[in-house]
Amino acid sequence: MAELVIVLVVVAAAAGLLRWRRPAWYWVCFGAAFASVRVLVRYTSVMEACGLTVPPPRWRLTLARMANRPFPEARSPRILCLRPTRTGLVLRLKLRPGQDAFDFSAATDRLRHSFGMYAVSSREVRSTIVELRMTGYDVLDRVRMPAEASADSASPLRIPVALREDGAVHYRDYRSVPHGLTLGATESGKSVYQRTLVCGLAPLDVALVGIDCKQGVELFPLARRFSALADDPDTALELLEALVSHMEDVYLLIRAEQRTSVAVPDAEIAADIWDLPAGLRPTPVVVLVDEVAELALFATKDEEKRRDRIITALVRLAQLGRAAGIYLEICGQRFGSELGKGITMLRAQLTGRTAHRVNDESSANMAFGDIAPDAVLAAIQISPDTPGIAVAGDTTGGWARIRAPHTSLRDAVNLCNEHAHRTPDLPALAPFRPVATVPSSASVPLTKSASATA
Ligand SMILES: Nc1ncnc2c1ncn2[C@@H]1O[C@H](COP(=O)(O)OP(=O)(O)OP(=O)(O)O)[C@@H](O)[C@H]1O
Repeated sequence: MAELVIVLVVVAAAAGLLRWRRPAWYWVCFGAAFASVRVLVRYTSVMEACGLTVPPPRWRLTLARMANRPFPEARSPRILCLRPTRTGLVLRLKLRPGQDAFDFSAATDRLRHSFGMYAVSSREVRSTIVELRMTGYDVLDRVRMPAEASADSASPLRIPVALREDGAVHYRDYRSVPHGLTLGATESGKSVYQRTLVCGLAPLDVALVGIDCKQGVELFPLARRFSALADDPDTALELLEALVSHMEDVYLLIRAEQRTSVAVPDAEIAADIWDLPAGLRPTPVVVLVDEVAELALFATKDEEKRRDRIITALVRLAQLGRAAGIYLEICGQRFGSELGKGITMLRAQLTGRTAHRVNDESSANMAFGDIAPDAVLAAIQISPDTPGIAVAGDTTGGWARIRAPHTSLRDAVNLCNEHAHRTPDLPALAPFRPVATVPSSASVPLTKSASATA
């Protein structure tokens, strides 16, 4: 009854307000307020219906029996906070004795139907506290990143790259997860994801290095923001070896600045580039590799030697690069042992895993088989009609469905051009710095020329 009254009041207010033109944010607030009231009104009955209540304590039952009063009702978890968000609500609950976080993750589907929300997900914040994130609509249908999602100064290499299905922003944080692997079949959205990453990195003080074996079609248009680019395996090998020697120079610098002495407090001993004074700190480098399998395939003996040197350089960068501020972002369709020796060793170093739609279970296993087996199923269930949807694993072994905003190549080119002045000059990589030239026309005619008599 109370719910009906509230609904009538809210609808009447909305009907009155409809006559005035209100900005979009007003209707977002209005929707969130409406959803909050609905959740609060239904809360106790939903918790009871979903089996998320606990019986009252014995002492209350005894008191009721002694006072000959009705027995107290089962108790729901206590609401600690209810926060409306742009996409729905966040409800923080304190568990009652005897409850655990799994009860809530198992009941998310029942909660979603009972509260009339599009999706509900749960996570344990800390012991006894569970957070339910509810979204009112399919946030991955048309991704719009919240305006406040931007790289923050406290964590300079943490960039917002996609939206999670619970409405939260998915960040790529190079300092906590230095190296990442992105897999996906053709047309699954890998390039758009990588482009979004470049757009997030472009305004930061970071050097971008690209290896794009698709003859440079993905990364060369963004060349003005790149400090080094390679578009074939031969150049890629030289570039990777130059990066390895740059890494060794950075280690020498860190070593020279360590000032290890018993008199120096621990905090002043530098162990990586972030411990160095800002004036001395080398620019961090993010290395983006598109279609990594192209670097690992070979047909002749010479190509095999080149392949081994490339994989060795990548493994060295993955093993030692973090402290020298070198981060790898590797993209491909498959990345398993069939690509030859060294690949699984390299994959083990790539902590951040993202899988777009894959064609078979073994491809999904390459991303998640060794860290989150249930994410494998989620990755193979992605529909071909929704390019860009991906499953992202996190450091805790958990995973989430995400989708990057649809960044067009034009938008990415404009953003890279706007931030071209930030492109650092790395002397070790100078020979690979792209020069802006107008490409000569392709030697193979791409269209059949019309005959003179046509
Ligand atoms: N996040 C997204 N939102 C909406 N559409 C997307 C998204 N990501 C990709 N797409 C669409 O899917 C199509 C394929 O995307 P993309 O080129 O990134 O795939 P890919 O995996 O790199 O394919 P390939 O390996 O063949 O290059 C694009 O035309 C794009 O319009």
